[in-house]
Amino acid sequence: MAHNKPDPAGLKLRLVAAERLKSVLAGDNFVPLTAKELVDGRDRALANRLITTALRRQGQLNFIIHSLLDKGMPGRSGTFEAVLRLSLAQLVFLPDLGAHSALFLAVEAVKRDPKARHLSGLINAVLRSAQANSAKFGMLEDDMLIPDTFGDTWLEAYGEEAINGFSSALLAGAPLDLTLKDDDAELIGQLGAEKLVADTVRVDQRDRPVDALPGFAEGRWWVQDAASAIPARLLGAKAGGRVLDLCAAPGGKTAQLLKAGYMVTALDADANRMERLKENLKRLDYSAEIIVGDAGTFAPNSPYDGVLLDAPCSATGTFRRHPEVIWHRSVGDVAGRVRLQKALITNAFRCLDVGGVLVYCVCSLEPAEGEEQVEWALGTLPGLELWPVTADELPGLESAVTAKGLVRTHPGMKPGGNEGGMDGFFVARFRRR
Ligand SMILES: C[S@@+](CC[C@H](N)C(=O)[O-])C[C@H]1O[C@@H](n2cnc3c(N)ncnc32)[C@H](O)[C@@H]1O
Repeated sequence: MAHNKPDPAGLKLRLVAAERLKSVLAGDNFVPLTAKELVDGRDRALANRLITTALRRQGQLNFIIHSLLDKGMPGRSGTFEAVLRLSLAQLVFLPDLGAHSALFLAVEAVKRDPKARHLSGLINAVLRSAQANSAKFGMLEDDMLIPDTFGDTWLEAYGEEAINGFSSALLAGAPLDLTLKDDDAELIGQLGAEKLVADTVRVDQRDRPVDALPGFAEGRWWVQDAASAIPARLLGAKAGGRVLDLCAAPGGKTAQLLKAGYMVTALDADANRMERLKENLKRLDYSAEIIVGDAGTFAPNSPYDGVLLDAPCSATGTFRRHPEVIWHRSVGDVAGRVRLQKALITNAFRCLDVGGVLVYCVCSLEPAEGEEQVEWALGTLPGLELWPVTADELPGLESAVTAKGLVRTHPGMKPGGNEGGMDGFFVARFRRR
């Protein structure tokens, strides 16, 4: 029967949020809802808050769902699971939003989905039970936030204090970091930003679209996490030399290399991402040689003075912005990336001139993709030697430089003393003898 009553307030944003969360649970990357998907800015902010809370709290929500759904998650039930997770996130972890709307709108949302309609009684019962237990559920341990797949390796690699910082960073999410084309105090003021380290500034705004911020259209900065900006700064190749940026798209590091004055060849296998790189460089008024190709087989006519390899990886270091990665990735995924990285390091080395500099980096927290790759490369590629990074090269990030001269950042670290954290990154610098 068609119903002609207007939708209750707050329903539409929950329907849109449920569809987005459903796609992320099915394996997509989380991308915040935009104005195209939800025009009203307040609805959009609320929908994104519900989705990110459900994703960040996934470990605790898994436990809650397990304890409330005796028979497990019903199969083939449309948006049921997504609506349930969003509503539990609201009930237990966002008490300021009130419990009534969580219950009422969850039932309404499920009724609108032909595949989930028959479960409206179940969702009502489960959420009432969650409401009765919300104080208890609200006090679940934070160590549930990190899946076992990674928890043990990280504990061994970084220690307990750092891991506690990971949980806090996961819950807090990421501020917006920008790399400035020129140091301009007026622009920094207009952005409401603060200087963080080197040419990175931090803007503590999350809901305004990036392209609406001052200086975007004029190409005066690009978005780049403080950790992601480290590798290109360390290249130290011959001034004005030829540099190959392998796995370059969407071009954050390419832009840094161009800012530093190198002649850059940017290569990436993904043509669509390379279109984004081209748009980004155009906006910034930079130019580079652009190649769509495979970094594992690319053979240049003449070797380069510097190669930056930002290799594809598990991306576990980006969990503040992509909380889903730590739930999507398996140990097998990490092993697959490790194999690919070895092939790419080998070819990166082949593209390098004698005396040239190779910087290898990944946005991963897995030692297998970082520290262990260095051991492997030094033992496998004759003529490759480590060029250790020293703490004075990274003011404000000294604690990221290890005793061996490698760079390891993680989300519990405070760049320039800032509490907002940073992505997990690994960087190693080599030279070809
Ligand atoms: C971490 S992202 C690069 C980010 C980029 N360096 C930046 O700073 O904006 C990794 C990139 O590796 C690319 N990629 C994956 N496998 C590749 C391959 N075999 N050859 C070239 N690029 C590859 C992906 O398309 C992706 O753009």
